[in-house]
Amino acid sequence: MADQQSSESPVVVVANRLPVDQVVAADGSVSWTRSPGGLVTALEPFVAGRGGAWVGWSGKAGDAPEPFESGGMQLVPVGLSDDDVDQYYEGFSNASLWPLYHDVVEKPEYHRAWWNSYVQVNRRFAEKAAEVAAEGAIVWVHDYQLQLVPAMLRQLRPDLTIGFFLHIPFPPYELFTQLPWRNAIVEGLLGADLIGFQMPAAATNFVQLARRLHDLPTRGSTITYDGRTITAKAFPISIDVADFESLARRPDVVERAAEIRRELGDPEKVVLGVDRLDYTKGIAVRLEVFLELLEDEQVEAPSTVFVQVATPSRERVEHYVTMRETIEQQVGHINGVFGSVSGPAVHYFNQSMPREELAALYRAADVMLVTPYRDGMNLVAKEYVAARSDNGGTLVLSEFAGAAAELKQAYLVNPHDKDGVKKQLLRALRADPAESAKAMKAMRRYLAKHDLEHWASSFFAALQEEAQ
Ligand SMILES: O=P(O)(O)OC[C@H]1O[C@H](O[C@H]2O[C@H](CO)[C@@H](O)[C@H](O)[C@H]2O)[C@H](O)[C@@H](O)[C@@H]1O
Ligand SMILES: O=c1ccn([C@@H]2O[C@H](COP(=O)(O)OP(=O)(O)O)[C@@H](O)[C@H]2O)c(=O)[nH]1
Repeated sequence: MADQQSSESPVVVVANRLPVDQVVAADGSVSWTRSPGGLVTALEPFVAGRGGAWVGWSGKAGDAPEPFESGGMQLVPVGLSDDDVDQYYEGFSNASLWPLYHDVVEKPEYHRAWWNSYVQVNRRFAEKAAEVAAEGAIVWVHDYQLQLVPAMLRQLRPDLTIGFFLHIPFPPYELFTQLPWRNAIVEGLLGADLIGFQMPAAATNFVQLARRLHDLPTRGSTITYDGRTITAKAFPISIDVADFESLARRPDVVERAAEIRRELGDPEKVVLGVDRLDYTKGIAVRLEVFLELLEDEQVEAPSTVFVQVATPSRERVEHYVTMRETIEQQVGHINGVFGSVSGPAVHYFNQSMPREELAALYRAADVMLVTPYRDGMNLVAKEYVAARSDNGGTLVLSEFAGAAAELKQAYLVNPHDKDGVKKQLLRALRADPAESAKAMKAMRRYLAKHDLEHWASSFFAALQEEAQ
């Protein structure tokens, strides 16, 4: 990764995180590793190769390192102090907005100091973006951490075309209006020319909010504000389907999938979950359901095993700490009762896995369990489908994940209804292979046409239209 002076970029992505994380070794040397999470997976191919810049945080508290070049992109770090990490990232972004926007699955906390930090940090991001954007550039701002950036950036650089995409759900009026700073957030977003959401219902929620809260004129998906017309529309995000499929077809990955099954003790059925360790993902529900099925003797261990990858995430936020304890207790209990010397019933990994290993796990799994209470999209569900070029495997998917609107042949579940999840999991485990191959084929056909390129280019085309 070569150091590079900031230069003016025609396309600028602004996101909380850079596509790489800074790692500082004991001897003080600095290196960078690819960040986990759906946003990075989704955007990196879009910016690379277009002479684009990516403004974001390095993932470590401290001063911002100098901009540098990596993978065809100019990476422009924004520094966050320990206090910023505490108040802007862990506080307002992940303990106020995250639970509020995810159906208040956990109770959001509202603190004025967190809000003040959110405003300051958003301003810092807006200033950095204003510095690196070329005259008339397109700037694409991402996600709930940066909702004030569009208006701040417009004030600094009225020549820019500004798009905003929200990767998480957008709540209805009745929930959103809890937020003490609701007006400022709406005004921040209205600085954009185009506001993208994962689902049409989220776009509708936003348009209604602009009308009811701010008394703005709206028509269909457009809002008139400050002499401009702003469009709010759905652009469901996807993955690089061809790339993920070819990874999962690689002989070493296919061999690794077979090896995983051997290492699991050659079970008849492998059930898999892959998530950030987040309370929105419904990991505890899966474990409860699996336990009940073992207790009812409807499944047996170790002929059926459950593998759960739970990647560490936001580890200092209180709700995440307590949730991890609960889940680890559940795993311990299930394995204590139903494990044997030949192996546990639940294989639990609190670690981040490389893409190759995930692809092999997807190919090794008979049933993929994706049960969030609420999720913007859920790229894991799409990766599972992309990985199954053998048309094998079945997908159990929460109806509250954005992906459910697209992967219609999945076994859809309401994660609040444990009996319903049990029933669907059993159906998936006992599915007729010809029927599940038919469902998998249909989902794969859909996904082939609705990939990452489709998402990025349709957002980009709509944004360019706004610019004219
Ligand atoms: O950056 P972190 O705090 O470690 O969190 C990781 C990312 O999580 C969220 O992902 C969302 O975006 C995905 C892609 O659009 C979507 O599939 C998923 O449903 C969302 O939850 C978050 O929105 C990102 O900003 C974080 O970087
Ligand atoms: O150990 C892990 C777990 C997950 N992921 C990736 O993280 C992304 C998770 O995206 P998703 O939309 O499912 O959820 P998010 O974490 O963004 O809420 C997917 O691309 C996964 O392949 C990963 O690289 N390693």
